[in-house]
Amino acid sequence: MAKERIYEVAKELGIDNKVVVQKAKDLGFDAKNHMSSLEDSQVKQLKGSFQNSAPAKKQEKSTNKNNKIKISVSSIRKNEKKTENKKSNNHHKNNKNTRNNNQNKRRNERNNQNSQQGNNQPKAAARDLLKQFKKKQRAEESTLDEQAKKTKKEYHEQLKNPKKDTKSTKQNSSTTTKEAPKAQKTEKKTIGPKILKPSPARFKKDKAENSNNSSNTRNNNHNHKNNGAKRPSIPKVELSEAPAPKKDERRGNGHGRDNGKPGRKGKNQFFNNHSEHSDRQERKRRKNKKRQHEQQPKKQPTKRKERPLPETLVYDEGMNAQDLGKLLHREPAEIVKKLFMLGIMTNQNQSLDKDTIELLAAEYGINAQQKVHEDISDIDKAYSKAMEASKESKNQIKRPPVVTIMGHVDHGKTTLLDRLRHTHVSDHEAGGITQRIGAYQVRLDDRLITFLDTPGHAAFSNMRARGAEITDIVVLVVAADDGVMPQTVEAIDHAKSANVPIIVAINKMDVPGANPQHVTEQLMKYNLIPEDYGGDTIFVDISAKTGQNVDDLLQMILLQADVMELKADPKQKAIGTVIEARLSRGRGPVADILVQQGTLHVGDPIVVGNTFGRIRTMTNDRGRQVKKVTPSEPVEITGLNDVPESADKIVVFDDEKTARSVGEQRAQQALQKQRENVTHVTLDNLFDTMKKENMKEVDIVLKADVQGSVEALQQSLEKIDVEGVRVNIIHSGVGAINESDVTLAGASNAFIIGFNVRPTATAKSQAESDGVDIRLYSIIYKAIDDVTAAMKGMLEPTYEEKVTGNLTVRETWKVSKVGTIAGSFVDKGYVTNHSKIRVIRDGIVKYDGEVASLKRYKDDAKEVKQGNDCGLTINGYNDIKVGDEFEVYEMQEVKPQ
Ligand SMILES: Nc1nc2c(ncn2[C@@H]2O[C@H](COP(=O)(O)OP(=O)(O)OP(=O)(O)O)[C@@H](O)[C@H]2O)c(=O)[nH]1
Repeated sequence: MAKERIYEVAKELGIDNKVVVQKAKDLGFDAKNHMSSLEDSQVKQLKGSFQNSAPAKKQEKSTNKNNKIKISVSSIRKNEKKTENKKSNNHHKNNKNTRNNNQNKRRNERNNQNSQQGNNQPKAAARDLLKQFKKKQRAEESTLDEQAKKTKKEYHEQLKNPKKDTKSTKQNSSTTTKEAPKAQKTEKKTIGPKILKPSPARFKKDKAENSNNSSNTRNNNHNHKNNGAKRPSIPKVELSEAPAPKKDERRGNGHGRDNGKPGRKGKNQFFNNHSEHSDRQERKRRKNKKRQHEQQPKKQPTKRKERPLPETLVYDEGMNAQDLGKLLHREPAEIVKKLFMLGIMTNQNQSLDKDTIELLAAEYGINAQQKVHEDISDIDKAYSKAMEASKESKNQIKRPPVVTIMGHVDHGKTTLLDRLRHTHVSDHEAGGITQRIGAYQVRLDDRLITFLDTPGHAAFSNMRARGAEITDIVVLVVAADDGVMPQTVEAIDHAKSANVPIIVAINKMDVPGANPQHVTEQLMKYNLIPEDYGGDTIFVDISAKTGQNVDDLLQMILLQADVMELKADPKQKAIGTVIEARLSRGRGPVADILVQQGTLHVGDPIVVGNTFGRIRTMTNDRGRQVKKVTPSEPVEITGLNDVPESADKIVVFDDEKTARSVGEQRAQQALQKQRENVTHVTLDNLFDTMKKENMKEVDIVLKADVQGSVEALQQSLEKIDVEGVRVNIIHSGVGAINESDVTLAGASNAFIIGFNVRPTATAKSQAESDGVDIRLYSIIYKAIDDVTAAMKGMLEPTYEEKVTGNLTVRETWKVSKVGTIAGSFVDKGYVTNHSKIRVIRDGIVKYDGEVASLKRYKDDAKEVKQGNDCGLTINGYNDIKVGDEFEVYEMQEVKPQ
């Protein structure tokens, strides 16, 4: 027997599945849902039951259907219904408000009930009525489909081209206006999704409205079950929403589904008649577009205005990609990427070494330069920097020349200086007291010349040796009656090596027998050629005693200064050099200085060598207190914390605090250096020390177990005489070597000999830190031999072999260019990368050499300890076999006992 399913029956009758299912249930059939199958007889019975009530059902179905599509296509339907069917007046009313709709539904239900009751109507009439309904319904549906397609198309177009869409919407709306003038009103009202926020007021209102309709709504349509506060806008969302502007679509955000966004529900309702495929495509396209849209503004802020690369990358070693990114005006990620491309794996925070940074700079095509960190305590650097800066300065003015007088002994240097001081200083400065401050200035025709008051090349060269090149011109004094002498030649050499021009003053012209011609000829041998002979050396014949031509000499000095264009910038911070320094009773440390650049003021915070201070007083060569000192001017200053050394540099700082910290730092450094330079005498360096320091005695502190041993040793040691150098026992005693012995030995540059005694723990550590040598003996003659040998420079250090580890070869690899790598296991002790090693095979030593390389896994290792594997190679030996044993040893120096 053929069976028919309920949905087929429903389809045949054109009635909703649910109604048919319900009817089947009412008729007592086993119908669970629309898929339930019915027997032929049941089908007939069911159809029969519907045929009687068909018109009513049709009406009901129609109403239902209208209700269903009302949400999305109501506006189109309005027009349709108006022109086609008077019945649709009910629907039209339905569309006006939900209440009317519900009233209609109720009415339809009543009709339905009535029609069900009126089963006695003729079947033919019912069939006619049914056909009529179907026809109308089809017509209605096709119109609706067309409208729906059209609207969907518009909507799609709008999505593709929102701008055009607005126009087309306008056009469409105008078309629609023509077709349905009333619909325009509705459209105007509902353009765009009407987002009704679930405000408390609206919530109340909706709730009130819904409470009125709730009972009917619940009965009529399950889809409206949730029509409450949350979905207030659903009845208002009409077909015209579909082409709503995209902007409003996005605004849905969160509430969208409920508030008019043409989201899932609206779309499903609207696109019910379209293929799922097109729906999916549509959704995908919209999603993509949305994503694109979202991505666009995000990209913008990440776009960085590319700034040009610097010409030179001035870097610090240890900078990371972030730091370099800032310097290069590039993203750190880009730096990391670039380095990655260069084969360097790093992250943004990892410190990079010099090579990597320079490689990166090269990759960017720019130069790299490591930043030079200025050591504020390096005043020599500050001094030379200031000196260089003055050369570039526009404030440069002429400065007096600084002159040193040199010459052989008794040729009249001091006499000349004295004459100048008295004739050209005191005479001009009435009442002025000439005082020795290491230098003084003389005046000639209102021009000043600074003379350094320490004549002779020794002082000149000592200053030079300490980096002080303050002399501009050397005046070489040669006695006309004596000629060129050894120290004259030395002076010439010193001046020439310093590249300082020489003016020759042939002195003692007043002495009968003076022969300046002879002197000139002698000097010409040393390349000092006077202008008369085609040279450029200035020669002046003077008499320091009588003052003859002394002014001429000064004139020549000024002329030479003019040629040299000696200039200085008095406006910069002052720098200078100490000429002499001393500790004055009552005034503290005093320094005679020469200002070389800038202007020095009273109160200036200064650092002088390893001392510091604030200038308290300044006294010039005439004994006058001055407030400021200009270039080439010598002055005596007070206010320093300590006595500086001659040739120390003077640098002015911005504040006293900095000056103090720099000065203290420098003093500390100097002390440290001094300590480092102190090398205590030991047996090992005894011979060298004796030679270097020209030692006449070797100082020893002697400690022994008993007095007898002390005396015996002392006598034996004191008898040692090596080339006139003798042993001097500065202290001897019985007992352990203690701290006092070490301190004494340290202070006296002595070493300690212990006979049958040991140093205490503290004495031992003190000796190690102070560098005091302790030698321990148990045989008297051994001690005597060692001291003698050391004094003769023959003491050989003794070494002893010490096995540090044993290894077994477990595997070998032959690698070209490297040789045989022995994969070994450290059985005992340890092996280092510089150990001596013996290859032992079957108890026979096969090779004795050194470890060439040591690795632990892939990394180089300095040491591998017992219980670990390692890989090693042996210098010059590759015949290593599995099972070989390695004996690793070191040669350790053994001190004589
Ligand atoms: N007749 C004469 N004697 C001079 C002249 N200059 C210096 N003397 C004398 O020469 C001697 C030495 O003079 P100093 O000025 O001490 O010579 P110096 O080069 O300074 O000697 P040292 O300081 O030892 O290097 C003194 O007795 C001076 O009086 C001069 O021009 N004429």
